[in-house]
Amino acid sequence: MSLINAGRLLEAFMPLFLKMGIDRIAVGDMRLAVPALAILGLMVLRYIAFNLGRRYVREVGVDAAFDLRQRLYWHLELQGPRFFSRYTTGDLMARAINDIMLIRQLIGMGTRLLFVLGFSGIIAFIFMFYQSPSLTLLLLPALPVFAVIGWVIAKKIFTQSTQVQEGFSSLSAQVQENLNGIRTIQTHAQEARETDRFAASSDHYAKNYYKLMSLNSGLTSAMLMATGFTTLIVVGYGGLQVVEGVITLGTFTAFIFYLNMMLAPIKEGGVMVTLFQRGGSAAARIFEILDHEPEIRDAPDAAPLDEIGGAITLNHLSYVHPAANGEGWPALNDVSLEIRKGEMIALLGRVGSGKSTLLRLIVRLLDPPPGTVYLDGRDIRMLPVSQVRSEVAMVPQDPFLFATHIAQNISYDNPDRATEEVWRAAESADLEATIRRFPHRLETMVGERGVTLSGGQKQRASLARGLVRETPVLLLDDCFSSVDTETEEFILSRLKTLRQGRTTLMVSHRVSTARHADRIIVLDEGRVAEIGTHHELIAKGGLYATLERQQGRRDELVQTLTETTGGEA
Ligand SMILES: Nc1ncnc2c1ncn2[C@@H]1O[C@H](COP(=O)(O)OP(=O)(O)OP(=O)(O)O)[C@@H](O)[C@H]1O
Repeated sequence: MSLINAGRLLEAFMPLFLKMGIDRIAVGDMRLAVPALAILGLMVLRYIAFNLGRRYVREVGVDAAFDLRQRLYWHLELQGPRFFSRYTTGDLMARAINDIMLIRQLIGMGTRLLFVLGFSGIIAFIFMFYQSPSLTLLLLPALPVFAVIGWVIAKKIFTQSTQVQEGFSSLSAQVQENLNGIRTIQTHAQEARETDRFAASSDHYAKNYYKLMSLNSGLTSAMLMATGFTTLIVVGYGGLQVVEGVITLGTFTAFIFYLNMMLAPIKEGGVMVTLFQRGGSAAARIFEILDHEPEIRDAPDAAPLDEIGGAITLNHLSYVHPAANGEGWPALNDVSLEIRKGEMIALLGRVGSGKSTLLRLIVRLLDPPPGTVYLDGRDIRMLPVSQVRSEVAMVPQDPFLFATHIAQNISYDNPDRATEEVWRAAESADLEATIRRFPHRLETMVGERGVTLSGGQKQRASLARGLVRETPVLLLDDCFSSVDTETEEFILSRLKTLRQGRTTLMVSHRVSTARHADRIIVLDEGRVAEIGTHHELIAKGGLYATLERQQGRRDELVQTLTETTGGEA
């Protein structure tokens, strides 16, 4: 910045030599080499100072945007369910890209314009006063007029900028949602309706943007008119002073030069105000996110355990999802359980009975109330979140794959893991034969969200990712729903051997899965309805026994249909 200001200072000396030249010409003195060379030298120096200074200021803008982007990204990584139920992915992407770009422009261009033009305005004012105090004082009444016009329009620009940026966010959210749901849109033949819906949002955005640009041009024109009017008065009065011999022609020329220099920041007012107001509203949108404290974080007195065995205790655990804002039914209601280290537990229950919620609370993807979830006798809220998540692996209900190799997807937590371990996990998830058929085996790319794999293959890759970690606690959330019962039997028998001595909780809807567990917990409307072994629960004749009968009849029906249709059912 100081280099650019130095350039402005050099520029301010030019009119002095211009004045010297003109005054000499006026009296027939043709010794013009000194002023001409001085002006040339000053121009060269000014050019060098400006270029170096501008490059530096741009670098500052780019560096600041980089830092901000990194901070924002890290902050997003730490957020929990309340945050993600409030902000859409499209909105967050718009803030991360568009708003940070506006802040970069504000720093790189806006501050340069403000400080540099402001500085040159002050310098010009001093030089003008030195040349002609009376002409300079003539300008003073005009300054409040500039300020009032600028202030009124700037406020409107701020409000309009916020609307434009919010419009961009909702456009981005719409695109993101539509691309994610493209198969649903196409299978329902809704392409035209979605395109119309997008056109309406896009049109709304374009109108808001147009209004912002109109305000910007309005401000620029108002400033140009006001500065033009000021110049007219000065030129009129100054010209009169030249005619009357109060000032020389050289002084008058130099004065006009300084006047232009002083009015430059005002003429650039439209650009500057727009840059500042857009950058300001972008900064407000970014800081709104940065001010959102991550809801799941380490307690100040959290301390890690030396080793995690895998015993889990739930003590009167009740939970209402944050998106429900404390209203509605609790997803879990007064659940108390003791799960011993090394046990294999099956969680069974109807749709929406709270099975996934329970698993997510144990891995702290949701925050349980204090004193309700214990790992090896320690309240998990008193353990560092990173320890809980690295010792408790969870395979979610919806498998998610990254757009990279199969191997990197399976060994996601540790890219340097030995290939044999990856193969072993793939084999346990019954994925080994499938991978061997792929052209590049473990190095096969799976596309965005694993689009090149079938539903069952994705589910098994996600299972292998959980198994490969060999954690003391493994949570499987309905991971066998897309695999046939034969494959499921194979995986479960491998799982039993693999998880010997380690705790495993698996959610399922199928009695055929649950019967493999040491104990079965049946949830009903967020409460524990039954606990016991397969035989105990069948003998009890409760909900589990009913489910077993229903599923048994369904399996028999499928079997009969398969036989009568020759396997085409
Ligand atoms: N993010 C959320 N915000 C608000 N409510 C939620 C959220 N996730 C789940 N719920 C509600 O909590 C209850 C329990 O849901 P949960 O996903 O734990 O059930 P589930 O037994 O795993 O069901 P499923 O067998 O269909 O997977 C349901 O009533 C559900 O609507």
